[in-house]
Amino acid sequence: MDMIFGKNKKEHPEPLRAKIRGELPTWLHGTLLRNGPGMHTIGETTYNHWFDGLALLHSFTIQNGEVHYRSKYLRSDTYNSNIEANRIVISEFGTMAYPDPCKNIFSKAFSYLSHTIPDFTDNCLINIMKCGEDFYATTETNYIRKINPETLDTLEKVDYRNYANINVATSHPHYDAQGNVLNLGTSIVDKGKTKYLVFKIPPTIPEKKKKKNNLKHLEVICSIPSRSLLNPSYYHSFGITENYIIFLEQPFKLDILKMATAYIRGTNWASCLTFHEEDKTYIHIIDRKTKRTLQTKFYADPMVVFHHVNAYEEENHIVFDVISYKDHSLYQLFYLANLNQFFEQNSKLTSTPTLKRFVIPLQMDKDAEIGENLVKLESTTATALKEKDDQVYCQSEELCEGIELPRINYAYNGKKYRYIYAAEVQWNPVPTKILKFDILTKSSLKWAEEHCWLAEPVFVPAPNAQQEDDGIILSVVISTDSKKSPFLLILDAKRFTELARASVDVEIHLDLHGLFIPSGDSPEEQEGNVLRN
Ligand SMILES: CC1=C(/C=C/C(C)=C/C=C/C(C)=C/C=O)C(C)(C)CCC1
Ligand SMILES: [Fe+2]
Repeated sequence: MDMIFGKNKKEHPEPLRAKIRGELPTWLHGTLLRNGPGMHTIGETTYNHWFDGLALLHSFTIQNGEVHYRSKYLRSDTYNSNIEANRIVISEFGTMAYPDPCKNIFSKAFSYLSHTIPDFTDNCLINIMKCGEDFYATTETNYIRKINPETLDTLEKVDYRNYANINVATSHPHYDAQGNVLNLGTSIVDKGKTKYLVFKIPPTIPEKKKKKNNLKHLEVICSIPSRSLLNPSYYHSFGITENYIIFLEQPFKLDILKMATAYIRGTNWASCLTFHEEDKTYIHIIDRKTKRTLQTKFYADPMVVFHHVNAYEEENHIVFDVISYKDHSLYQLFYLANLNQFFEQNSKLTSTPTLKRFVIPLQMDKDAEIGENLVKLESTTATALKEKDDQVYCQSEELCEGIELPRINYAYNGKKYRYIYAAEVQWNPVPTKILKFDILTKSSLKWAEEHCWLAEPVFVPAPNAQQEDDGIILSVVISTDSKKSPFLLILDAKRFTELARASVDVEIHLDLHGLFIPSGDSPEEQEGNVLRN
């Protein structure tokens, strides 16, 4: 177990040809590009948390019936400084790092002071973002790193703060039909205010030739004041429909005072996140046309959500699905000290991930009585109860339990949809199965194999797809049996059965998120190629 999570992985920057078993779909051309932590020990020092690991990019390129694998560490400033010092010198989510211990008392004091407003890490280990023609490795700080999606080389370091006052941002952006990136960030105590900013980055820019990046044209489309100046919500993703953006201001919060003093107190950033179980979850609905939040104050019980699955509009309601927890034990669980051979016994989640559907009524009857359920959709048991002072209390419908790392056919993002592809996890985050969940019938199809751990399943639509599940699923599979090689698994998305696997004889790390970059041979195919996120 500790071998899978904590062991340093070698990079394989030169393409390695994979051994194929089965039949690859003839139309499948492109690159599955993914990101995740690959190195947890530098010299004599080891990170505390799995999310701290140095970003290791990897890809499977499928072209002309062949599959090639490669991997490369992101040469972030963090990576370079750590390798040069041969120890951890930059703080991460679960590990606070200190400067050269030999330095004198004055430089130590100076370092403490300069950490009051910390410069966060650029170890972008969580996801990949497509921005026009460019690709970025992302994390949740103010930094993103441009990468070459083919060679996996590291390019410019981009600081969101040069374009808007954004101190933290999600690594789960959305993309609209025009290819704009939509994302959400927090501006912390800027001119006496803390606010959440929804921003947009266009796919094309006029001065492309001048080597400017698209972020120069970043536009803040909405600003939502935080309920608390020093305790803004932590969030990992958000939802969009055709006309609205859904943001959950959840009672899992960043404590800014704790953050400002964390370095001097010798604690990590993770300990500055607190779950306020007595608080509510506020549901902000932003109208994408007016760029304003709806007046009605929608709220729900306290919960912790990392992943939004999808959202859509139906008969004057917004339906949104999230994977929700009763507490934040998920982040607690990924401390490497817990991820050892006693993992199954000693690291149980105190709440299981639950797929919940919330429904927001958009048109409210003015004469509705206090206590009336404003949800008029037949298809759900989710409710929204009218309360006094323009408040509406939303209660969810539980769709299923025990799933994480959800993906959908992205062509259905923001639209009514039926299928979710995800990893099955119950009381601990060991992804030994992936599944296809049918929301309509509440049934699921599963894929598993002995000794196998499966990464987040990515859906790739077939050309001229008619139905939502016309396509394939890609998942990187690693094995707990050292005699068995890791492989790229290709499933038929409809039946959830194996079409092919492409094995490589090298160690592969357990990753987090990524995307598929389609590449057509002919210009006609190119034209039809949109992002499959
Ligand atoms: C460094 C750093 C952060 C990093 C958070 C990370 C790295 C979160 C990773 C989450 C994952 C991988 C979730 C999976 O579901 C914060 C808290 C945003 C702010 C303070 C500095
Ligand atoms: Fe995530």
